[in-house]
Amino acid sequence: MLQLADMRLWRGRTDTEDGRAGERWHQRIAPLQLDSPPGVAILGFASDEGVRRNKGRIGAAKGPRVLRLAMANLPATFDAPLYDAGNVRVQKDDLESAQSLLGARIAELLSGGHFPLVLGGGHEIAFGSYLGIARWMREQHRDKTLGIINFDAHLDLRIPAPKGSSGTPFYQIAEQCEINGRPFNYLCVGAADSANTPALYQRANELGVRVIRDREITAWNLESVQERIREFIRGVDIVYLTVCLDVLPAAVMPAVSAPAGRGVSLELLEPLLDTVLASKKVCLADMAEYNPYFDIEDRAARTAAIIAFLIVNGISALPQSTI
Ligand SMILES: N=CN[C@@H](CCC(=O)O)C(=O)O
Ligand SMILES: [Mn+2]
Ligand SMILES: [Mn+2]
Repeated sequence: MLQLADMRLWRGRTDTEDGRAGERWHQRIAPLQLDSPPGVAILGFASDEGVRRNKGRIGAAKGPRVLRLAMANLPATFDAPLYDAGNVRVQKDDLESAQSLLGARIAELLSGGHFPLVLGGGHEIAFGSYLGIARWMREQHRDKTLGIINFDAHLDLRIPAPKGSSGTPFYQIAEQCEINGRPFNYLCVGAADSANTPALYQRANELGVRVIRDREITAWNLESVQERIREFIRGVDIVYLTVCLDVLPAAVMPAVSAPAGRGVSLELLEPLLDTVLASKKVCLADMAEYNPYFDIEDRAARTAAIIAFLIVNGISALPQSTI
């Protein structure tokens, strides 16, 4: 079901003496209306069902609410309008209907010229995000190709058994690509050998997935990792960016279902995200798996907010010229 934006979540410090340059997100954000001019549209996907089906630790359905609270106090460093588009909520265990509703809502936002920033929920959000992008591309960008960049400790290429979960989204997307005769261009950045079985790596190989492992992402190797990301982006027209927050080390991101023992540090994740955003090809970004039940004094929520800050500044500073 669709839930209207709860604007009470957007509260924080105000520094009126500093004028517009002292404003924060909670002062700029407005509920999205049908005729709102293009801007950044924050949409929540309140879902525990994918993680539950994937035998994980549930609680991510509360993510959209707590992430908004953490983002409210971010400085408003951009001119693009900022909107809250409300939430899509999973009812009972009907994940499939919610994913298809999420897709419909995202297609509407993209058609309205908005940049959707979608907040999970488990990583089953990715299948809904993809459905929306695919619908929008069918309607308006038929001749363009899509590339998916997933920052994640996990490949998320499990086979639905029998239903989709937070561990299956990119396999489900590959199936859709196959059905629709579209290429499946998927780059996973940060995959941990200790968190993915040989079966998953073999599936990645069969599907032509490009993988940059967590161990390859070091300060002295940063430029070469950035070049591999740029090379992937050169081969596609439009990029869907998805950040599974468990790509970060468990020490800074314990608030997920499956924390990463090693992870990719924020210092390295930031320039990699900058590289993706600098392509000007990103049409949508989502953040998955934040689970406030495992947070400590909202620390991980603050880290997630930094990633949202980086994404919104990255896209709103750059015209989406290639789309
Ligand atoms: N979203 C992905 N989740 C991981 C969970 C792994 C785990 O629970 O240990 C996966 O399916 O691989
Ligand atoms: Mn993950
Ligand atoms: Mn994931």
